[in-house]
Amino acid sequence: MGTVDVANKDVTASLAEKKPKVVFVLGGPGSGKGTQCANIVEHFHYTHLSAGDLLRAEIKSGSENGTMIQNMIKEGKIVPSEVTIKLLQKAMLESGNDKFLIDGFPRNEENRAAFEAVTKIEPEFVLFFNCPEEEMERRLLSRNQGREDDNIETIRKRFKVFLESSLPVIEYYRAKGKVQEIDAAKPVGEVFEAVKVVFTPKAEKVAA
Ligand SMILES: Nc1ncnc2c1ncn2[C@@H]1O[C@H](COP(=O)(O)OP(=O)(O)OP(=O)(O)O)[C@@H](O)[C@H]1O
Ligand SMILES: Nc1ccn([C@@H]2O[C@H](COP(=O)(O)O)[C@@H](O)[C@H]2O)c(=O)n1
Ligand SMILES: [Mg+2]
Repeated sequence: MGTVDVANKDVTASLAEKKPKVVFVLGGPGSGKGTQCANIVEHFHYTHLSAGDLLRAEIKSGSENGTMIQNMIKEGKIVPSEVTIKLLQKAMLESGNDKFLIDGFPRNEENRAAFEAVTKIEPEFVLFFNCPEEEMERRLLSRNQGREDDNIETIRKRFKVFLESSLPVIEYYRAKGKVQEIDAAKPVGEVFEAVKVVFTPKAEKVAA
């Protein structure tokens, strides 16, 4: 639709003016992305945008895309980039901040290329929470947040999508020297100690 496109051009232009600083937060399902993002927000004043949370909110809002998104999430599939990028752009503009943790995005090559083409934003770096599948499975099965995709059948599909579609994106950024990898199998506090090192400015590390 013409009006939607015009509106989105405005959003894209307004966002480009802000020159936002973006960190992509990636890792398998249940690796602890959301948990650690909450800690980073508290200590380093970023705004946390979880692509999955934005998609779940879109379902709840009764949007025309709601049923499609719900079906994709139930199957552990990746929603078309156009939908997710519009939600991310809107949330970034509305936040008033200029520093963002984008959690669970880009999830595949289509997400990555479309975000770059539409927003022209290159991430500062990619925070990759590396965790063995057995540990992620244990965490997801005891998360108890009522998520429709936290059942063993969907979890297995999500792991497959992570291996086949999301890991190549991490490797893409690794080849560009942009990946900060964290051992996410450790307890929450220990993982955050490693995360803090990544976010602490170099000058402060020398002084400490
Ligand atoms: N280091 C950890 N050790 C043990 N449990 C953890 C750890 N980090 C997170 N958890 C727990 O594991 C579950 C999944 O964590 P979280 O929601 O942060 O993962 P996620 O990567 O955002 O997952 P998803 O991709 O499904 O959104 C939560 O119940 C959380 O409390
Ligand atoms: N870029 C994305 C991110 C997520 N999804 C869908 O949402 C599901 C849940 O995501 P979480 O990050 O909260 O685990 C995910 O399995 C996808 O179905 C997406 O399509 N695109
Ligand atoms: Mg999450």
